[in-house]
Amino acid sequence: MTSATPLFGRVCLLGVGLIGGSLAINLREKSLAREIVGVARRQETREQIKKLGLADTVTGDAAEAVRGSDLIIFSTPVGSYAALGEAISGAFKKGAIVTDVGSVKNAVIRDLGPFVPEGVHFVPGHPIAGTEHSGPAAAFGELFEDRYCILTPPPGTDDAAVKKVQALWEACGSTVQIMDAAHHDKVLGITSHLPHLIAYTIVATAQDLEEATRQEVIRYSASGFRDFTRIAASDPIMWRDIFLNNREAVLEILQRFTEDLTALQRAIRWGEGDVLETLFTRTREIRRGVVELGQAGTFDTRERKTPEESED
Ligand SMILES: NC(=O)c1ccc[n+]([C@@H]2O[C@H](COP(=O)([O-])OP(=O)(O)OC[C@H]3O[C@@H](n4cnc5c(N)ncnc54)[C@H](O)[C@@H]3O)[C@@H](O)[C@H]2O)c1
Ligand SMILES: O=C(O)C(=O)C[C@]1(C(=O)O)C=C[C@@H](O)C=C1
Repeated sequence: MTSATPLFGRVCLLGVGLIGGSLAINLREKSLAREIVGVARRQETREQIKKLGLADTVTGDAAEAVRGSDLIIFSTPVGSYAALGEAISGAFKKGAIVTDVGSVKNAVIRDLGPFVPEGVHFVPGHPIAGTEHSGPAAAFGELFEDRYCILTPPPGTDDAAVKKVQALWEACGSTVQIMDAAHHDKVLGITSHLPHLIAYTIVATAQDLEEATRQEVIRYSASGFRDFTRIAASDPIMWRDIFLNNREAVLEILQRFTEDLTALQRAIRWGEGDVLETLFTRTREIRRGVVELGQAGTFDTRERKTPEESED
């Protein structure tokens, strides 16, 4: 989308890593913002953001960046939202829109909602797109293309504000779905959070094996294990915060998963091949559904140069 009048005036990105940086590229390339101001705590990251051209100005002072901004996007790990929200609560411009990209939604509304004053619109969001890389150098413009983005506006949120945030994601190439925050957390608990927990566990279990075996695990890494290592390389702080902030949904789904795993264990022990075959046939259908929906494509991270990971 290119237009004479950008969708937003000044946009403030709190955190300019994989997601914030990829949004910045879209804001710039599609002329969606008049001005982009980025926030990072470390001088080294601020310089990197400037060098990559991800913002017009970069500062370490979040309140200063928020002052005068029309759209404020939280794109830091969700565990940092409450402290950041408190630090900027007095700086919002009347009529501004606050949104985010966090992977959990109930806790975001709980932590950030109290700091959003009357007359400022709060539209929480979550792009279902990502990679295992993090930091400004990991950002790329196509990240959100043909992906879903879920918005979870609390009841009573200004409709015009929701539509503006929706227009932003649509301009990035995403399909927007509006959903209740609790429902979002349950769905993502199974589709994203549990798979990450399983990947972290499998890779850690392999690492705990004897040194000689471990070398074999890495050397003969079959594609199944290799895919898990990619997921298990995801940012530790981001994922710590996701599990701590989607506790109930993750524990509930983990309980179900554990029961199902025990049933499979039993089928293997008692040689119940029909049980295994029936289950594997059913899951193959799920994969077909994902492919048909156009959601199977992963960015081939082997083709992408591993960016230098950085802290802010
Ligand atoms: N990585 C993914 O696959 C993915 C996908 C969808 C949503 N998300 C969500 O997006 C958010 C950002 O994830 P990301 O992958 O872009 O992470 P990232 O690590 O690439 O970027 C986050 C940036 O915020 C900085 N930061 C952390 N705390 C800060 C603070 N208090 N003040 C200022 N900056 C701070 C970090 O140093 C980093 O530069 C998270 O909430 C995550 O749950 C991630
Ligand atoms: O593709 C990946 O590497 C991801 O893990 C992306 C992924 C996911 O699909 O689980 C991770 C976290 C999000 O909040 C959204 C997307």
